[in-house]
Amino acid sequence: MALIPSGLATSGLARDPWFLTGLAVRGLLLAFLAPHIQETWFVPFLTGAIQSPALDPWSAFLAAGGDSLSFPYGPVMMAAFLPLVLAGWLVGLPFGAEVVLAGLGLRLTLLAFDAAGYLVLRRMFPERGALLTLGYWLSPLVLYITYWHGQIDIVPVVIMVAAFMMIGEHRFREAGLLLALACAAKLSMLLALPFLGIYLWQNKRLRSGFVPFAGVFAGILAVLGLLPLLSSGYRDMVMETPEAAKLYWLSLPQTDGLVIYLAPLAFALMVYAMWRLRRTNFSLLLSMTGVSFLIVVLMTPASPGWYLWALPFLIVYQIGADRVGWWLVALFSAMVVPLLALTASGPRLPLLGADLSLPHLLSSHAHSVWLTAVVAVGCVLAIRLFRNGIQRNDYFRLSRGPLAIGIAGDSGAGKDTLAAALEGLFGRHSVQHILGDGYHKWARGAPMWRAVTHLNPRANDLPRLSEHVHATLDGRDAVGQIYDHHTGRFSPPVRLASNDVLLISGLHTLLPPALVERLHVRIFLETDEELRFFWKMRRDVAKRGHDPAAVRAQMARRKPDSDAYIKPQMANADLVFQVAAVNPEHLSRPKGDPIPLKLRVIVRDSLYTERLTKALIAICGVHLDLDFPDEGQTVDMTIEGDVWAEDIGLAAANLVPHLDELLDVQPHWHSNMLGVMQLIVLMQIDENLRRRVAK
Ligand SMILES: Nc1ncnc2c1ncn2[C@@H]1O[C@H](COP(=O)(O)OP(=O)(O)OP(=O)(O)O)[C@@H](O)[C@H]1O
Ligand SMILES: O=C(CO)[C@H](O)[C@H](O)COP(=O)(O)O
Repeated sequence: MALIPSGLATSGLARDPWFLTGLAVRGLLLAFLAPHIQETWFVPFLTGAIQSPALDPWSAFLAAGGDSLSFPYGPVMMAAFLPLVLAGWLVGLPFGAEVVLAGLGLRLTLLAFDAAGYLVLRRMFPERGALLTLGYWLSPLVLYITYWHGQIDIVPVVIMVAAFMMIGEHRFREAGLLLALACAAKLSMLLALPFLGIYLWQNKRLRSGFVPFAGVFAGILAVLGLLPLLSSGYRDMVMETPEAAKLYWLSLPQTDGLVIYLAPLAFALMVYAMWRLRRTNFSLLLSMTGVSFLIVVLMTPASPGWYLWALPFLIVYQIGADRVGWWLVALFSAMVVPLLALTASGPRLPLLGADLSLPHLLSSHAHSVWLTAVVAVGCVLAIRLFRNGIQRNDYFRLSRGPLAIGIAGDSGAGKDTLAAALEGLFGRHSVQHILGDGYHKWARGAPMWRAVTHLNPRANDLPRLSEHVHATLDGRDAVGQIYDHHTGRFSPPVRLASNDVLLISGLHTLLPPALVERLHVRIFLETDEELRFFWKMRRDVAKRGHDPAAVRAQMARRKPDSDAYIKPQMANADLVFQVAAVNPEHLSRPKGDPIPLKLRVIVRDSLYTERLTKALIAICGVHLDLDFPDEGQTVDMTIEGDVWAEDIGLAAANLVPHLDELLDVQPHWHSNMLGVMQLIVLMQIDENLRRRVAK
């Protein structure tokens, strides 16, 4: 069926005993059990629609004396069930077994959606296939609700989960379509909408997906959700059901007969919490949606089907949780089944003519105690889900403030080139780049430049630079200025808005302690002097309009300050990059010819170098020399070779797969040494953030 995602590794399932067990149990249940609610409500409505086809099946059903409680679902639910119910009806007709086989068709549809749900989850978490088989495919709650009690909520729930999968795959239109279909199947799925909307809106890297998602969602729902409202039968059967009123069941009495509805209030607070988190990752989106569904279920006299709404999110938590988390979800499922089974209707066993509905064995007091225990475990789960989501999100410090990366080095060392390459990874929309040149104290030609060079810290307003970095890191805007290298003057004041990633590049970025201590990653470029001279000369003459002799003289004059103020910053760096020409003779090649580069990287006290070197050799095919100058504390690597941008992207996907939440939807990877530098900076970000969180 259409919902089953293509490209799934399903081949192993045919030999998986747990999967086959789950399938066999389902097969037996659906073949031999005929749940009461299906026989009393769903099958009569669907077969009625088959026998007397009408544009408005709800009104037609009521006019024919049907029970208004029969099918409180929208057109998508009908469309989902009709093909197999119709097939069963037609096959059974010659034998007088049309109603029985229509019921079987309904249950086969449930099986198809149930299996699709399992496959969707496997596609979302491919590395957790075995756990999903235990957590989802063998879940007593799924089996009880869908095949014993016979509720059909699995259909909208699976379509909704598929919408989440599409969001995770950045297929925003498809996500909008699926969520609209889920809502048109069962309106309660609308509860997921605010979380998906906020997630897309708050993440700048995904914001471009907001409009396609919302547009398709609104368009499809307008047609499928609003058109049926013209039918009075639909309004009676779907919109004004006693089910919907359950949302308002728990309330706080006020004066004059007014009440405060607690479940909607709690839900609204969850939406607000999601909004306040500023930036969320996919894992947190799933947690927050799951907690919200769970709250609604726990704060209402929920029908059995409602428990399915929260279940996929609980299972997602379960497969990633520790032992306690795993067993808590299992305990919750196991406790809910008897709670529901002792009150809700069950199935008939037509072969033996037996009714398997369980009698009300418990006194209402005992039942209430059991319900309280279920709510207690549910609350613990909601708290754990929330905490777990926040912690995973907080790993990147995404919700607390921007990620700050500082780059220092001499003029022409390649700071802005590296900053631009990093901006290409995170996406322009997520980056604020603060350039140190904007903090020179004087414009070109000012008399003070005869006394000091630009490399002297006193010639730069470093306290102001630090202040601006502090402000933007704390989420406040700053007002700075840009140094125009053509005119030698400063721009009018410009707003430096806080953003998800702050790149600070300049001659003195790693000098002021107040600035250095706020940086998450510190990089120093110690470009080979010959290459730096070559780069600077080429750029200053071609792009900045300087005279070659003046550039040469300026570099010679700055040398003492470079030694005194620039090079010492290396001591504050996590990473030192030293780029050089593979062959210095290439520097005298004709203009424009690419110059093969080699990269020396000095990394201090890092845990990732072994994984990095393996990936660089195996995936990128570089030549690599390693040295450990101080018994392992520092790693000194020299890397040479041609590297494709695609291979850098592949290596990053292997080495820091979870960092993709920090990167642009389509990050721009560079080839050769600039690409290798991008990769190493990402690994350093990963390591430094891990260590900060661990503290
Ligand atoms: N990794 C690299 N690969 C190829 N060319 C580079 C690289 N880094 C820098 N360059 C070249 O060197 C020139 C100077 O680099 P860039 O402007 O980034 O240096 P900078 O350190 O920001 O200099 P300044 O502080 O003077 O502004 C660039 O115009 C570019 O041509
Ligand atoms: O060194 C620099 C870059 O980091 C200075 O910004 C630059 O040299 C400014 O002076 P001028 O425009 O007169 O060359």
